[in-house]
This record gives sequence, C-alpha cells and structure tokens, in this order.
Amino acid sequence: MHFHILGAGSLGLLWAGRLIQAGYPVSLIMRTHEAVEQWQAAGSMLTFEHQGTRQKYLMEATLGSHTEALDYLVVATKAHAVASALAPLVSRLRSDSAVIMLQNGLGSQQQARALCRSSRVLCASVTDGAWLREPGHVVWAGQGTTRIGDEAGGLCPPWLESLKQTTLDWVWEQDIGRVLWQKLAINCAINPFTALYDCLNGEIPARAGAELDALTHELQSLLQSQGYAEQAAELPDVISTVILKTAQNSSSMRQDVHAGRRTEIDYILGHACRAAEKARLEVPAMRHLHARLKTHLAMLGLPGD
Ligand SMILES: NC(=O)C1=CN([C@@H]2O[C@H](COP(=O)(O)OP(=O)(O)OC[C@H]3O[C@@H](n4cnc5c(N)ncnc54)[C@H](OP(=O)(O)O)[C@@H]3O)[C@@H](O)[C@H]2O)C=CC1
Ligand SMILES: CC(C)(CO)C(=O)C(=O)O
Repeated sequence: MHFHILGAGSLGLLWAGRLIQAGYPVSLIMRTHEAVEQWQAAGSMLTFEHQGTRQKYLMEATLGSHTEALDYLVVATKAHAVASALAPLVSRLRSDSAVIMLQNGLGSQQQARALCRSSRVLCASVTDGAWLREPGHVVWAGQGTTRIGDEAGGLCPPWLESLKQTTLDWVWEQDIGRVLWQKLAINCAINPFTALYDCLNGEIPARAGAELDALTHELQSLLQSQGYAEQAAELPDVISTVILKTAQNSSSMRQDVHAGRRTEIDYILGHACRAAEKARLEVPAMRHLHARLKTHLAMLGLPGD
C-alpha cells in the first residue's frame, strides 16, 4: 500500500511518520517546486519527534503534476486549501483509489467528494496534536484517536482493516457525519472565542460567559436540525469537558492568528451559520460572533473566509 500525503504540514508529516514507521511506502506531495527543492536540499528527511526522542526517515517529495496513479491519498492541507490542492490530482485517482480527508470543520470534505466522484472519499476526525518545530520536523505532542468513516455510507474497507492500531489509533465510524458535526459544534464554541479574546481554551467561560451559553444553546438547535438529537442534548457537558481537558491549549484558530495564517473560520463558524440559515434557524449569537470575528481578523489583515 503506497500512501501519498498531500500537504507536508503538521498533521501530514505526523501521518507520514506513523505510516513509514509501520513499513508502508510514503511520498509527500508539495505545493511548489521550491518546496520540493528545499526538501531535497535538506536530505529528503523527515524528523519525527515524540516524547523527547527523534527519529529520521527518508521520504520522497513530489509535485502534484506527476502522473503516477494515487492508490491511497491522504489530504492534509487546511480546509480552505483542499479544493485547489486536490483538483490537479483528480486525474491520477482510480475507481479503487481511496481519499482520506483529515480536515477540521465541515465543507472541505464535501468539496472533495464533488471533485473525486469516481473514488471513495473517507473523512477522519483526529484528536492527535502535532506541530512543526521547523519545516520537515514534526512533533507529535498529543496522542489521540482517529475516527474514520464514509459520509456516503458503506463498510470499513479491507485496506483500513489491515492498518494496525499501533500505526494509527483508528476507529471505524458507521455514522461519521455525527462525529464531524459534534466536533464542528465543539470547535464553534471554543476556537472563535480564543481568537477573539486571545485566550487559552480554559479561559473561555470567564471571558465569554453568557455569550458561550447563548451560542451553545443555538448549536444544540443546529445539531438537532441535522438529526443529531443525542449529540445536541449532551453538547453543554461535552463543551465543558473539552474546555477543562484542553484548558492549557491554545486553539488551532488562535495559533493561526498568532502566526498570521489564514484561519479555518469559514469551515467552522461560517459553515454553521450557513447550515442554520438553510434550516431556517434563528441564531443571533452565532451570527454576531461570526461578524465580530471577521472584523477582528480583518483588523489583523487576515481573511474572514
Ligand atoms: N495539527 C494538528 O494537530 C491537527 C490538525 N487538524 C486539521 O488538519 C488539517 C491540517 O492541519 P495542519 O497540518 O495543522 O496544517 P499545516 O498548515 O501545518 O499544514 C498544511 C500543509 O498543506 C500544505 N498545502 C497547502 N496547499 C497545498 C497544495 N496545493 N499542495 C500541497 N500542499 C499544500 C501547506 O503548505 P504551504 O505551507 O506551502 O502552504 C502546509 O504544509 C487542518 O484542517 C487542521 O484543522 C486536525 C487535528 C489535529
Ligand atoms: C478541541 C480543540 C478546541 C482543542 O484546542 C481543537 O480542536 C482546536 O484547537 O482546533
């Protein structure tokens, strides 16, 4: 099984390292010729750091314009880069190719399905934490679980069954939509406040107070409108637990803002607002937060989508 990883960022290199450790051939697909040249100039080596130990793995980096068929394509770009990164690769996919989406939020997975009509597109919800110490050097900071499923339904594919839990701590989800929507609701309740108030996850209840309660209530209605009544009922507890467990975390959105990078707001809060409109739900707290965050990002010179 040859895996191609699209996007040599934190999560892409984490998957690359874990798969190569398990003995699978892995190639990276990079965005620019310069990025490939830099990778090669640095010896084509991935540095994989975990609990203070560092290992090095040789790995080839290529451009999307290659013609080799893609059997297992792991899409590890940010949500907003998915469509443009994936489009040039569609002709390299076969009917038995698998595309595995790792993005937070919702919307990019559906874009991928629209693009890759002839291949199976699986979606993953990942709770591992990874960051880059420098290009090509990934730190696996938090061990988590990867819940994988197919929004179009169907059984777990045999190739995934054959992937040992020591390679990736994966679980097959018959209803991955439920998982992705619950994660979306959690990210809606946490990430925007951390970016707006420039605070750690644990500081949200004190900083956002009643705003958090109002938003949670609207997110419950939204989950209900999508058919996820159980997830709606447990949402307030789930949000409190995640805030508590990740109290010292700087959310991914806050990290993006600090690094001057485009955030995934449109695939988190933006998607939630659009889904609420489609379901004809009144969500004033959500809309107000979305508008405030967009203004805040604009003031920092960052896009609001
Ligand atoms: N990091 C983590 O711990 C976790 C991340 N996630 C999710 O995973 C996704 C990826 O996140 P993360 O790895 O942190 O993001 P990064 O920004 O670290 O990595 C994204 C990578 O994609 C590359 N890329 C962008 N466009 C293209 C393209 N057209 N062709 C090839 N490569 C491209 C970027 O390259 P360039 O820099 O050149 O633009 C970058 O190397 C996000 O949706 C995130 O929310 C989910 C759970 C945990
Ligand atoms: C769960 C949470 C909020 C942890 O920080 C996260 O997924 C993120 O930061 O994107």
